[in-house]
Amino acid sequence: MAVIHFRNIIKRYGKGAKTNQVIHGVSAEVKDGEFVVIVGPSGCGKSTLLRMVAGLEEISSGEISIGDRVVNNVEPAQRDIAMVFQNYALYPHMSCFDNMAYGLRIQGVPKAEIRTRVDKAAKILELSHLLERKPRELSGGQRQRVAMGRAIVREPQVFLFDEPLSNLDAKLRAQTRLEIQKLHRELGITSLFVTHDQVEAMTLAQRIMVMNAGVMDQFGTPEEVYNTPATTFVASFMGSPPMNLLKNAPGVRPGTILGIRPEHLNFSDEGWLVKVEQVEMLGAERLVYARLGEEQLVMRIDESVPVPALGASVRVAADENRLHWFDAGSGKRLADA
Ligand SMILES: Nc1ncnc2c1ncn2[C@@H]1O[C@H](COP(=O)(O)OP(=O)(O)OP(=O)(O)O)[C@@H](O)[C@H]1O
Repeated sequence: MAVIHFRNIIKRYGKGAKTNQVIHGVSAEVKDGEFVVIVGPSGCGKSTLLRMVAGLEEISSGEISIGDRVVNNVEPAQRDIAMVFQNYALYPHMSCFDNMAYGLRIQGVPKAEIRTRVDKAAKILELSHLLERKPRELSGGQRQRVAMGRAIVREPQVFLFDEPLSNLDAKLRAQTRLEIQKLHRELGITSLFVTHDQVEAMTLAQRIMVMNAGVMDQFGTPEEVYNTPATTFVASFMGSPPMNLLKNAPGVRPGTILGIRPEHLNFSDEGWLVKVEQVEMLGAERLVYARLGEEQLVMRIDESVPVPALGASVRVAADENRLHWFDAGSGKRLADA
């Protein structure tokens, strides 16, 4: 296990006039044994950040350390990390056992110890009955578990996960998410997990690093990121449907943006007069889309609350304790009153 330290990390791709800076000075400390999810939209630099920890990408400036060792110039194989990829990267002609054992054989680990370590990992991942099968004889979820098994047997200081669930269907994704959580509880190995899926980030992370165009907008617990987003970007990226961000609503001063989560708006005798434009059924709740002048509001309404007819004019009010204020220019959160 180990602390991972990012010190003012900058990454540029290309040379001379074609230089493209994609990471703009990220500093953060991942605690020993912590599970951190790096999240953000496509192209924000999250894989680049992970690949720099792995040693698969050079660091243009700044320092990354794992434990008490700066690893900028350490070969990937010497970094004591194990990485799990989106596409599993299993050897098709080898059994699951051999896939998991391969790295240990190369390291010259004695045969009996390989057996013990693979059996232990297979037990944790519920793969014991599948060890003699080839990858093609397994489901996607099972293949991903073998890929995780291969990482576990190496007993690394750090696990790196690069979108490992994105090839799985929704049900398997949810199940594998639970397995990864269990794995982390049992092994307690410092983990960095990259995803573009905010639900995955919220459910898996002890802390979430939200990346926005190469900048770390926020690094906090799921509760902090959801309840006190540091920027309008975090506010709209985390949560589905996203937070309402209003510039042109009564009570919003010029130069500021008012953020309200859909679940913090309710029908009320007082409040803004809006026109109901659309209603979406989600089972236990409904999403109501309503027009407020130039703005559209989305509300998340419990199924027990009667929903007005389409086109109806109704009044809605926000929970006053759950308002978020941002600077319209920088997008940054204004000090909470
Ligand atoms: N080898 C490369 N050469 C040049 N530019 C690159 C290279 N790899 C990535 N980039 C650029 O760096 C930026 C960040 O890419 P990165 O893959 O880290 O993003 P990401 O957030 O992981 O996105 P995705 O979810 O799509 O993988 C992108 O603009 C990308 O085009």
